Amino acid sequence: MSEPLVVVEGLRKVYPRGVEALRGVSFTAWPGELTVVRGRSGSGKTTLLNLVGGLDAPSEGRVTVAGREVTALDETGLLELRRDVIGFVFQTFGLIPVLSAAENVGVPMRLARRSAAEREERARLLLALVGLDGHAAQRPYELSGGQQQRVALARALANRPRLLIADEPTGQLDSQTAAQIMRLIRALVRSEGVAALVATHDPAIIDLADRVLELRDGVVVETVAGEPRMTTS
Ligand SMILES: Nc1ncnc2c1ncn2[C@@H]1O[C@H](COP(=O)(O)OP(=O)(O)OP(=O)(O)O)[C@@H](O)[C@H]1O
Repeated sequence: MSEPLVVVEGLRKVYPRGVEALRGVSFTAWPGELTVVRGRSGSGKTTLLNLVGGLDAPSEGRVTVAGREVTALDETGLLELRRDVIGFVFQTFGLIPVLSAAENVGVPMRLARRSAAEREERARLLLALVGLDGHAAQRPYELSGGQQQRVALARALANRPRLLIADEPTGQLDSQTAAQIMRLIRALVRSEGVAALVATHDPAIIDLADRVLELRDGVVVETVAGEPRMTTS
Protein backbone atom coordinates (compact mmCIF):
# COMPACT_ATOMS: atom_id res chain seq x y z
CA MET A 1 0.00 0.00 0.00
CA SER A 2 1.43 3.37 -0.96
CA GLU A 3 1.70 6.31 1.41
CA PRO A 4 -0.33 9.50 1.04
CA LEU A 5 1.64 12.17 -0.80
CA VAL A 6 -0.14 15.05 0.90
CA VAL A 7 -1.15 15.06 4.55
CA VAL A 8 -3.10 18.08 5.79
CA GLU A 9 -3.91 18.28 9.50
CA GLY A 10 -6.06 20.84 11.29
CA LEU A 11 -5.42 23.66 8.84
CA ARG A 12 -6.70 27.05 9.87
CA LYS A 13 -6.18 30.35 8.07
CA VAL A 14 -7.23 33.72 9.42
CA TYR A 15 -6.55 36.66 7.10
CA PRO A 16 -5.92 40.17 8.37
CA ARG A 17 -9.20 41.81 9.43
CA GLY A 18 -10.29 38.49 10.90
CA VAL A 19 -11.66 36.59 7.86
CA GLU A 20 -11.41 32.92 8.84
CA ALA A 21 -10.95 31.29 5.42
CA LEU A 22 -10.17 27.77 6.72
CA ARG A 23 -11.46 26.47 10.04
CA GLY A 24 -9.73 23.17 10.68
CA VAL A 25 -9.30 21.24 7.42
CA SER A 26 -7.74 17.75 7.34
CA PHE A 27 -7.36 15.34 4.41
CA THR A 28 -4.89 13.19 2.48
CA ALA A 29 -4.11 13.02 -1.26
CA TRP A 30 -2.52 10.02 -2.95
CA PRO A 31 -0.08 9.32 -5.79
CA GLY A 32 -1.83 8.52 -9.07
CA GLU A 33 -5.10 10.06 -7.88
CA LEU A 34 -7.06 13.16 -8.82
CA THR A 35 -8.44 14.95 -5.77
CA VAL A 36 -10.93 17.69 -6.57
CA VAL A 37 -11.64 20.50 -4.12
CA ARG A 38 -15.10 21.87 -4.78
CA GLY A 39 -17.12 24.59 -3.17
CA ARG A 40 -18.75 27.90 -3.84
CA SER A 41 -16.84 31.10 -4.46
CA GLY A 42 -15.27 32.20 -1.18
CA SER A 43 -15.39 28.74 0.42
CA GLY A 44 -11.59 28.66 0.80
CA LYS A 45 -10.40 26.60 -2.19
CA THR A 46 -7.63 28.95 -3.31
CA THR A 47 -6.52 29.48 0.27
CA LEU A 48 -6.22 25.71 0.77
CA LEU A 49 -4.24 25.17 -2.45
CA ASN A 50 -1.90 28.05 -1.61
CA LEU A 51 -1.18 26.57 1.82
CA VAL A 52 -0.53 23.07 0.44
CA GLY A 53 1.78 24.54 -2.21
CA GLY A 54 3.76 26.61 0.27
CA LEU A 55 2.68 29.89 -1.33
CA ASP A 56 1.26 31.13 1.96
CA ALA A 57 1.50 30.14 5.63
CA PRO A 58 -1.40 28.91 7.80
CA SER A 59 -2.43 30.34 11.15
CA GLU A 60 -2.55 26.80 12.59
CA GLY A 61 -2.09 23.24 11.38
CA ARG A 62 0.37 21.20 9.41
CA VAL A 63 0.97 20.32 5.75
CA THR A 64 3.31 17.53 4.65
CA VAL A 65 4.10 16.93 0.96
CA ALA A 66 6.28 13.98 -0.10
CA GLY A 67 7.57 13.67 3.45
CA ARG A 68 8.56 17.34 3.71
CA GLU A 69 6.83 19.38 6.37
CA VAL A 70 5.84 22.38 4.23
CA THR A 71 4.66 24.42 7.21
CA ALA A 72 8.11 24.15 8.84
CA LEU A 73 10.23 25.09 5.79
CA ASP A 74 12.19 28.33 5.49
CA GLU A 75 12.19 30.40 2.26
CA THR A 76 14.97 28.31 0.68
CA GLY A 77 13.17 25.10 1.52
CA LEU A 78 9.93 26.48 0.07
CA LEU A 79 11.70 27.51 -3.15
CA GLU A 80 13.14 24.01 -3.52
CA LEU A 81 9.75 22.45 -2.80
CA ARG A 82 8.03 24.58 -5.46
CA ARG A 83 10.79 23.94 -7.97
CA ASP A 84 11.36 20.21 -7.44
CA VAL A 85 8.27 18.66 -5.91
CA ILE A 86 5.20 20.63 -7.03
CA GLY A 87 3.92 21.68 -10.46
CA PHE A 88 1.41 24.57 -10.55
CA VAL A 89 -1.32 25.30 -13.10
CA PHE A 90 -3.43 28.46 -12.87
CA GLN A 91 -6.69 29.65 -14.41
CA THR A 92 -4.88 32.37 -16.37
CA PHE A 93 -2.20 29.98 -17.76
CA GLY A 94 0.68 32.29 -16.73
CA LEU A 95 2.79 31.71 -19.83
CA ILE A 96 5.56 34.15 -20.76
CA PRO A 97 4.38 35.93 -23.96
CA VAL A 98 7.80 36.45 -25.59
CA LEU A 99 8.80 32.80 -25.25
CA SER A 100 7.80 29.92 -27.53
CA ALA A 101 5.77 27.00 -26.21
CA ALA A 102 8.95 24.89 -25.86
CA GLU A 103 10.81 27.72 -24.10
CA ASN A 104 7.92 28.19 -21.67
CA VAL A 105 8.08 24.48 -20.84
CA GLY A 106 11.84 24.89 -20.36
CA VAL A 107 11.58 27.66 -17.73
CA PRO A 108 11.35 25.41 -14.64
CA MET A 109 14.20 23.29 -16.03
CA ARG A 110 16.35 26.41 -16.37
CA LEU A 111 15.66 27.16 -12.70
CA ALA A 112 16.79 23.60 -11.91
CA ARG A 113 19.94 24.22 -14.02
CA ARG A 114 19.30 21.51 -16.60
CA SER A 115 21.39 21.67 -19.77
CA ALA A 116 19.97 23.20 -22.96
CA ALA A 117 20.03 19.81 -24.69
CA GLU A 118 18.12 18.17 -21.86
CA ARG A 119 15.58 21.02 -21.76
CA GLU A 120 14.91 20.78 -25.49
CA GLU A 121 14.55 17.02 -25.40
CA ARG A 122 12.16 17.01 -22.45
CA ALA A 123 10.13 19.97 -23.73
CA ARG A 124 9.59 18.10 -27.02
CA LEU A 125 8.51 14.99 -25.17
CA LEU A 126 6.15 16.87 -22.85
CA LEU A 127 4.55 18.87 -25.67
CA ALA A 128 3.89 15.58 -27.47
CA LEU A 129 2.43 14.15 -24.25
CA VAL A 130 -0.13 17.00 -24.04
CA GLY A 131 -1.01 16.71 -27.73
CA LEU A 132 0.96 19.70 -29.03
CA ASP A 133 3.31 18.05 -31.48
CA GLY A 134 4.27 20.63 -34.06
CA HIS A 135 3.46 23.66 -31.87
CA ALA A 136 6.82 23.94 -30.09
CA ALA A 137 7.89 27.16 -31.85
CA GLN A 138 4.60 29.03 -31.43
CA ARG A 139 4.14 31.88 -28.97
CA PRO A 140 1.22 31.83 -26.51
CA TYR A 141 -0.78 34.43 -28.51
CA GLU A 142 -0.65 32.12 -31.53
CA LEU A 143 -2.36 29.34 -29.56
CA SER A 144 -5.97 28.81 -28.44
CA GLY A 145 -6.87 28.95 -24.75
CA GLY A 146 -7.00 25.17 -24.53
CA GLN A 147 -3.61 24.87 -26.23
CA GLN A 148 -2.13 27.47 -23.86
CA GLN A 149 -3.37 25.49 -20.89
CA ARG A 150 -1.77 22.35 -22.40
CA VAL A 151 1.54 24.22 -22.56
CA ALA A 152 1.06 25.27 -18.93
CA LEU A 153 0.43 21.63 -18.01
CA ALA A 154 3.58 20.52 -19.83
CA ARG A 155 5.52 23.25 -18.00
CA ALA A 156 4.07 22.11 -14.65
CA LEU A 157 5.37 18.57 -15.34
CA ALA A 158 8.83 19.73 -16.50
CA ASN A 159 10.75 18.87 -13.33
CA ARG A 160 8.88 15.61 -12.74
CA PRO A 161 6.82 16.86 -9.78
CA ARG A 162 5.23 14.48 -7.30
CA LEU A 163 2.24 16.82 -6.85
CA LEU A 164 0.26 18.85 -9.38
CA ILE A 165 -1.74 21.77 -7.97
CA ALA A 166 -4.30 23.40 -10.26
CA ASP A 167 -6.57 26.29 -9.25
CA GLU A 168 -9.60 26.51 -11.55
CA PRO A 169 -7.51 25.28 -14.52
CA THR A 170 -10.53 25.33 -16.83
CA GLY A 171 -12.12 28.56 -15.60
CA GLN A 172 -11.32 30.46 -18.80
CA LEU A 173 -12.21 27.68 -21.22
CA ASP A 174 -15.48 26.67 -22.91
CA SER A 175 -17.08 23.54 -21.49
CA GLN A 176 -15.90 21.19 -24.23
CA THR A 177 -12.27 22.37 -24.01
CA ALA A 178 -12.54 22.30 -20.22
CA ALA A 179 -13.57 18.64 -20.32
CA GLN A 180 -10.66 17.81 -22.65
CA ILE A 181 -8.17 19.50 -20.32
CA MET A 182 -9.56 17.71 -17.27
CA ARG A 183 -9.44 14.32 -19.03
CA LEU A 184 -5.84 15.12 -19.97
CA ILE A 185 -4.99 15.99 -16.36
CA ARG A 186 -6.49 12.71 -15.17
CA ALA A 187 -4.60 10.73 -17.82
CA LEU A 188 -1.35 12.44 -16.81
CA VAL A 189 -2.02 11.73 -13.14
CA ARG A 190 -2.33 8.06 -14.03
CA SER A 191 0.59 7.83 -16.46
CA GLU A 192 3.04 9.92 -14.43
CA GLY A 193 1.87 8.65 -11.03
CA VAL A 194 1.58 12.17 -9.61
CA ALA A 195 -1.02 13.26 -7.08
CA ALA A 196 -3.23 16.09 -8.32
CA LEU A 197 -5.16 18.62 -6.27
CA VAL A 198 -7.58 20.57 -8.45
CA ALA A 199 -9.96 23.32 -7.29
CA THR A 200 -13.09 23.84 -9.34
CA HIS A 201 -16.75 24.67 -9.10
CA ASP A 202 -17.53 23.05 -12.44
CA PRO A 203 -19.83 20.06 -11.72
CA ALA A 204 -18.91 18.35 -15.02
CA ILE A 205 -15.31 18.05 -13.89
CA ILE A 206 -16.11 16.54 -10.54
CA ASP A 207 -17.19 13.23 -12.15
CA LEU A 208 -13.58 12.61 -13.16
CA ALA A 209 -12.25 12.81 -9.60
CA ASP A 210 -10.99 9.91 -7.53
CA ARG A 211 -11.74 11.91 -4.36
CA VAL A 212 -13.85 15.00 -3.83
CA LEU A 213 -13.39 17.40 -0.94
CA GLU A 214 -16.38 19.66 -0.49
CA LEU A 215 -15.46 22.92 1.23
CA ARG A 216 -18.14 25.02 2.79
CA ASP A 217 -17.26 28.19 4.67
CA GLY A 218 -13.80 26.90 5.44
CA VAL A 219 -14.63 23.36 6.57
CA VAL A 220 -14.73 20.05 4.71
CA VAL A 221 -18.33 18.88 4.78
CA GLU A 222 -18.08 15.88 2.50
CA THR A 223 -15.44 13.59 1.06
CA VAL A 224 -16.81 11.34 -1.64
CA ALA A 225 -15.08 8.90 -3.93
CA GLY A 226 -15.52 9.36 -7.65
CA GLU A 227 -16.00 6.56 -10.13
CA PRO A 228 -13.91 3.45 -9.39
CA ARG A 229 -10.45 3.36 -10.90
CA MET A 230 -9.81 1.14 -13.88
CA THR A 231 -7.08 -1.34 -13.18
CA THR A 232 -4.94 -2.62 -16.00
CA SER A 233 -2.77 -5.68 -15.90
N1 LIG B 1 -5.57 38.00 0.94
C1 LIG B 1 -6.75 37.96 1.56
N2 LIG B 1 -7.05 38.85 2.55
C2 LIG B 1 -8.23 38.80 3.21
N3 LIG B 1 -9.20 37.91 2.94
C3 LIG B 1 -8.98 37.01 1.96
C4 LIG B 1 -7.75 36.99 1.22
N4 LIG B 1 -7.81 35.98 0.31
C5 LIG B 1 -9.03 35.40 0.48
N5 LIG B 1 -9.73 36.01 1.46
C6 LIG B 1 -11.08 35.62 1.94
O1 LIG B 1 -11.02 34.26 2.37
C7 LIG B 1 -12.20 33.55 1.99
C8 LIG B 1 -11.83 32.36 1.11
O2 LIG B 1 -11.28 32.84 -0.13
P1 LIG B 1 -10.70 31.88 -1.27
O3 LIG B 1 -10.14 32.74 -2.35
O4 LIG B 1 -9.82 30.87 -0.65
O5 LIG B 1 -12.03 31.15 -1.78
P2 LIG B 1 -12.30 30.32 -3.11
O6 LIG B 1 -13.16 29.18 -2.72
O7 LIG B 1 -11.01 30.02 -3.79
O8 LIG B 1 -13.12 31.36 -4.00
P3 LIG B 1 -13.19 31.47 -5.62
O9 LIG B 1 -13.92 30.24 -6.08
O10 LIG B 1 -13.99 32.72 -5.82
O11 LIG B 1 -11.79 31.56 -6.13
C9 LIG B 1 -13.10 34.58 1.31
O12 LIG B 1 -13.99 35.08 2.28
C10 LIG B 1 -12.13 35.65 0.85
O13 LIG B 1 -12.77 36.90 0.78
